[in-house]
Amino acid sequence: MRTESAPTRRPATDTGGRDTAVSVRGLHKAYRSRGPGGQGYTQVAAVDGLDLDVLRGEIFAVLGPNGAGKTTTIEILEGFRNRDAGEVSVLGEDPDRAGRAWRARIGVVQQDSRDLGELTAAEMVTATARYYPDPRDPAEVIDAVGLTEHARKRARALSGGQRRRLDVALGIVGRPELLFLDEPTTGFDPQARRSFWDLVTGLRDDGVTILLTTHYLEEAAQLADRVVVIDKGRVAASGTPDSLGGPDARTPLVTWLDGGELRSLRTDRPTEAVARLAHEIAAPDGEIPGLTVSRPSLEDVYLELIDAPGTTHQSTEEQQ
Ligand SMILES: Nc1ncnc2c1ncn2[C@@H]1O[C@H](COP(=O)(O)OP(=O)(O)OP(=O)(O)O)[C@@H](O)[C@H]1O
Repeated sequence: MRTESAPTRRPATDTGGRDTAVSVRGLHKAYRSRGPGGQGYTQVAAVDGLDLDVLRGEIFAVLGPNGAGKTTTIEILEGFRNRDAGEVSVLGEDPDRAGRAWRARIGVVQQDSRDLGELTAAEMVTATARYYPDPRDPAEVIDAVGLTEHARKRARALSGGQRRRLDVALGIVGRPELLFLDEPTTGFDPQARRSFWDLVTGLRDDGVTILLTTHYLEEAAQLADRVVVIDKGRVAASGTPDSLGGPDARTPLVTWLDGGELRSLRTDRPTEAVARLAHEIAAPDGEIPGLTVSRPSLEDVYLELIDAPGTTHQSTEEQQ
């Protein structure tokens, strides 16, 4: 009775003829890793033949378990890390060779906050704005990230979530065409996360292309026009948040207990299924034991796509 959706392995390179902000073909990056028992070194692939395209003006989310290769990929696109092989174009240039003019067109919010020193939040945003040819108004940026109240605090004295907002302010003050957000809302309270989502969709509506990594599947579902799931350095699936995992992945799921055993059924006709169960196995009080009817969320689909949740690669030596 049960219908399963098979994980899809479609390329993340279907642009429908639209302009691309980022194009990646056959990307490879390996790190040196100590061999078994600490003997010698081997190369361990962090990114293992990745293809993807990010369209101009879209929010594109990169999902995947810890160690999947997301940050390595993003840092290669940002020009902060060398690749071993593959073609990469970001705003029409190869990040390995691009210069200052190119860097001024991108905004970066990395996973780790920068060293915040002695400056106040406002001073940091103002100082950063000076590096760009056409920056946004620092006060307006501070306001947009919800830091006005804390603008005169030393950056070091901000809370974790407030520092993350400052990171975002520093990433957008240069008026980037393309904004990289690597796990931007880690440590945000739910209200701050929602106002951050408004900020990001507002940037997209102004024409900014946004490449986002996140472990919050709800964030990807809310924000992203398209998502890619990376697993073990490769694309496991890609598409719009609603289409990820193939046409059957979001089919409603009916679960119930039959003689204490959990049973489930994927069906487009859940009412009919429940009526049949009510007829066949309902208890004397008319209830179907343990009955639930749900539509799989992006998180459910994601967890089915990933071989084993929490999979990590072998630990490796620190390298550039
Ligand atoms: N500088 C480095 N030196 C050596 N190995 C590294 C380095 N950076 C990452 N790795 C390894 O490469 C693999 C991919 O790491 P990466 O940080 O790209 O994953 P990720 O998907 O961003 O993970 P997370 O969700 O935990 O941030 C992991 O096995 C990691 O240990």
